[in-house]
Amino acid sequence: MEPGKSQAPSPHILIFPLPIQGPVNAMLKLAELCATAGLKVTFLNSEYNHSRLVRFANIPSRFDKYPGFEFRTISDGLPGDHSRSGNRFMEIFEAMNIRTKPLLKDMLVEMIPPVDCIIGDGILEFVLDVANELGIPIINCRTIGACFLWSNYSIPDMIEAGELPIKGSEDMDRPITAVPGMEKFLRCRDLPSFCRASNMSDSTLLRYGTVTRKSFTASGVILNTFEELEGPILSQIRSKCPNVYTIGPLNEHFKTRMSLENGVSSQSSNYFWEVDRSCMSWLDRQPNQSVVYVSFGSIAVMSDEQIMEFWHGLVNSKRRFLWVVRPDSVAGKGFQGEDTPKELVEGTKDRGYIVGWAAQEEVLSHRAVGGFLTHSGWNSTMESIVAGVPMLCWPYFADQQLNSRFVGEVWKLGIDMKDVCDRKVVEKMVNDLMVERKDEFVKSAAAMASLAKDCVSVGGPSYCNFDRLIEDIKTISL
Ligand SMILES: O=c1ccn([C@@H]2O[C@H](COP(=O)(O)OP(=O)(O)O[C@H]3OC[C@@H](O)[C@H](O)[C@H]3O)[C@@H](O)[C@H]2O)c(=O)[nH]1
Repeated sequence: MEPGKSQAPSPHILIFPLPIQGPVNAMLKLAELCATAGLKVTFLNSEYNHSRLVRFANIPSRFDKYPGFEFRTISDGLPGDHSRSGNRFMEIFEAMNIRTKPLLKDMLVEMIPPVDCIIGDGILEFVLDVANELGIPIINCRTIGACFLWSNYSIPDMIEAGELPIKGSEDMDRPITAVPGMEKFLRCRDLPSFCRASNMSDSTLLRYGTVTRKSFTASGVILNTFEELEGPILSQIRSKCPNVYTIGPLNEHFKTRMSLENGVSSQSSNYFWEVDRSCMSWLDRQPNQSVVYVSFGSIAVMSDEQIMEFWHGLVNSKRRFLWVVRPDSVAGKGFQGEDTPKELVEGTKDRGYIVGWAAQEEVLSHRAVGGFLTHSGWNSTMESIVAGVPMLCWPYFADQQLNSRFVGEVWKLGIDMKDVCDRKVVEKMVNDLMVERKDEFVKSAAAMASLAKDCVSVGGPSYCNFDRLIEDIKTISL
């Protein structure tokens, strides 16, 4: 520090994720990394989620060690008893556009000290608008894959090329050629679920297209991915948005920097539900790589029929399984009623373990876990890649249909079981993953896991991109 020159105060950044488990989990890790890099961080939660994080994630006390780190809350515009999951999930966008936007503007105008830079979830268009209206620099963050981001950017091109709309179930295997970089393997059924809309004026479809193109006008875009995984698609994105910071896998990047910072590697667990840790001691009693871990994320809601097909398939596969069934994830009369077929109860007693919520990152890195039956949410996909665990993918909605295609067809890290929910298929594919094709998947998963770890190790591309991000924030905050 030059003598007599005063230390520039730490830039004050506001971080605002889409208020759901996946993005909040990823962007709270990013917030803690920014705090360790000396930035003053304000993390903006929805009132609905903040109360859950206070109950289940030791917030805010876990962040007291960071000078100036504070949590603020804001309404997401939905009533307290709104499920915010399943087919009602999308209602959050309209509610936030109408009610959260003015609240955010008022909050930023009154904030002391003022915010020097916003890191906003790029799917929240109103955050970019408010930042531009107030003249505050903004960097967008997307906690989804580059593949999904680029497919969204290409929606207007697919419509113009007449490749959308999709004309019913017989049209689902038609190739899509209007997404550069995906011509060789993309089919209608692999497109994000909202592309299955029949009319092209569908607001969700058009919004994802326009919002994505607009999000590229921010000072930069932060992505929870890494060059080795999505290099070809990232170069497509960089042709439209030059300043991309790939800093993923965030969960592994977080562990690397925390172990450098504190000498111990730690995980940051930002759960919205109470974690049932009893499954860890159950895992300790299972042979290596013998368990299929089953979880469909924080939003998916399944019908009784779907739950039964998976349950029969898992039990009939004769594999051990650890299954997360979120309290609010079964639409019908619920789970494990007294009329549950005897063979399911017996089969589960012998080889299964069911919990309401698990410490997923710890479960995936447990020696007993040999496969992950997943909905292909991006955070789960990245966490499985880092842990080197092959995946059996059953996408539910949004980006998951595309993520599962990349897992199965491009990265060869597992099997894509989209659009099928049949106990015979579940049984066969679980055994393909865990027995018949185990060696090929374990080999490719191990190779990608080490590339992922290299990317976030000191001097790795994701590690350097994060350092560049911090320097750029310091520069634009001056
Ligand atoms: O039992 C569990 C299950 C899940 N989790 C955590 O919850 C998070 C789930 O995030 P995912 O991205 O996988 O899936 P979600 O469905 O919750 O996310 C949502 O936002 C990100 C998008 O990619 C997903 O498609 C979208 O659905 C993961 O970080 C996972 O580790 C637990 O901690 N415990």
